[in-house]
Amino acid sequence: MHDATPTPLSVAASGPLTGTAPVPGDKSISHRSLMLSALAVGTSRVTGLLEGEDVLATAAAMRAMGAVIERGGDGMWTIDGVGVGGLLQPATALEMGNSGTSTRLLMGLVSSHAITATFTGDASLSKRPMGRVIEPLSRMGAEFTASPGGRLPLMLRGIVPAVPIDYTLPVASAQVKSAILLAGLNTPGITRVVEPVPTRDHSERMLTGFGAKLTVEETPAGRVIELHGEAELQPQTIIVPGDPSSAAFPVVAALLVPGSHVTITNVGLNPTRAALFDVLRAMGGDITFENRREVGGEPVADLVVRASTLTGIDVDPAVAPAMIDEFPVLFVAAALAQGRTVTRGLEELRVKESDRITTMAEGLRAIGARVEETEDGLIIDGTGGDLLPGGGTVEAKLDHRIAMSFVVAGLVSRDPVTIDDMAPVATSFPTFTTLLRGLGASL
Ligand SMILES: O=C(O)C1=C[C@@H](OP(=O)(O)O)[C@@H](O)[C@H](O)C1
Ligand SMILES: C=C(OP(=O)(O)O)C(=O)O
Repeated sequence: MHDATPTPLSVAASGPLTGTAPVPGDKSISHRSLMLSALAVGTSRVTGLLEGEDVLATAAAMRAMGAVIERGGDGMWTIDGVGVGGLLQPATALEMGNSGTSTRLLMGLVSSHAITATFTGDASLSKRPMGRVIEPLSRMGAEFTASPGGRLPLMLRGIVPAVPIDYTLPVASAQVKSAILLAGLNTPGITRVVEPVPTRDHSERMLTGFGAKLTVEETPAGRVIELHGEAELQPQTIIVPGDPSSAAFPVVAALLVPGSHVTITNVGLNPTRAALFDVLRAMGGDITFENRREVGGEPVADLVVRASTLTGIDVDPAVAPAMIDEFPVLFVAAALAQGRTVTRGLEELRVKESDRITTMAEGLRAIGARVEETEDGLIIDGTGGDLLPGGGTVEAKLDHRIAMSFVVAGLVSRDPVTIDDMAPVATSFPTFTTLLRGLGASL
C-alpha cells in the first residue's frame, strides 16, 4: 500500500497552537464495528467510523466475504450482515495493507468458518509475527500455511465446527484476545480467554452490545472472559468515539509548543486506553477533562490542553498496555522535559509497524535528542523545554505513529525536521496535517 512514492514533509518550529478540533473515530472500535455488524442478522448503522486505510481494509475484506457495506453521503455507514457462520469464501486474497488489527482479528473470524483465505500485507505487515494467533487458532482446529517465521503472506483453512479452547494469553495483546473471541462466535460451547494483564476491552464491550453472551470476571489469575458460542448477533446503531491514540499527537504538540491552548474534543477515555494522559499529567502537563459523557458505550471527554513545562519520570511498566501505541509521542514529550524519563517493559513495541524502540531512538538522535536504547525501552534526557536542535531526516519505516511523532518533534526544533514519508499516516489519521494546520501549526 505504501511501498511506492514516498511523501516527505519538513516541519519547522511553530508559533502557539490555539483553537478547537475533534479527533476522528477510534481505529480499534471502527474495525470491530464493521466486523460485528457484518456478522449480525440485519442492517447496522455506524457513524463516526474512522475512514483510514486500515479500517477500509477491514471493510473490503468483510465485503469480499459477503457483507454489504455502504457509506452514505452523510458519513453514515450501513452494513447488512450475513449472520454468525454465514461468511462466504472470498474470491481473491484478503489485502490487509498495513493493518495488524485487521489481519489478526479476521484470522480469528475465518478460523471458524468453512473458508480458505489468503492474507497479504505491505512490507511492514509482512514482517510482523502472526504465530501468536496461529497457535491458539490451530488449537481450535484451523490450519495454516504461513511464510517463514509465521508471517504473511499466509493461507488459512477454517473449520466447522471449531473446538472451543481455554487459553491464557502469553503476551498482553488485545488482538490475540479478540481473534480467539471472534473465532469463538461460531464455535459450539464456551471459549475462554484469560488475560493476566488487562488489554483494551472494546471487543468485550461491543460483543455484549450486539447481544453475545459474554462474561468477564476479575480473578487472581487475571481477567477471565467467557464467550458462549454459536451466538446470534442483533444489528446495532453505533457511534464511534474519537481515538485517544490520535488525540495523543495534538495533545503533546500543545503541551510542548510555548503559548499553546487548545481543546481536543470527542476523545475516548476507556481506562484500558487512556494512560498517556495520566502520565503526561504526572509529568506536569496541564490537561483538563471537560464535558465527560458516554458515546457508543465508551467514556468520552473534551481535553483542554495548555503548554506546560514537563518533568521526566519513571513510567510504570504496568500502564504500558493502556498506552501501547502512545509511546512514540511520549518519547518526544520526554525529549523536551526537564530531567530523565525512563521507560521499561516495552518489548511489544518492537513488533509494531516498525520496531518502535529502535526507530524512535534513531530518529530522536538524528535531531539531537539524548537517548539511550535498552532492551525493553528508552532512557531519555530532556532539554528542559529548550528547542531540540533538529535539522535531521528521520525514517518513518512505514509506521504512521513514527511519522506523526516526528511532526510533533519538528514543531519544537530549531532547524526543520524532515520526515522521509508521511504516506503511512493515512492508515489511522488521514486528517492529521489538516487538523494541526487548523490549530495554527506552520506545516
Ligand atoms: O486490538 C486492537 O485494536 C489493537 C491492539 C494493540 O495491538 P496488540 O494487540 O498487538 O498489542 C494496538 O497496538 C493496536 O494498535 C490495536
Ligand atoms: C499497532 C498499530 O496498529 P495495527 O497493529 O493494527 O497495525 C497502531 O495503530 O499503532
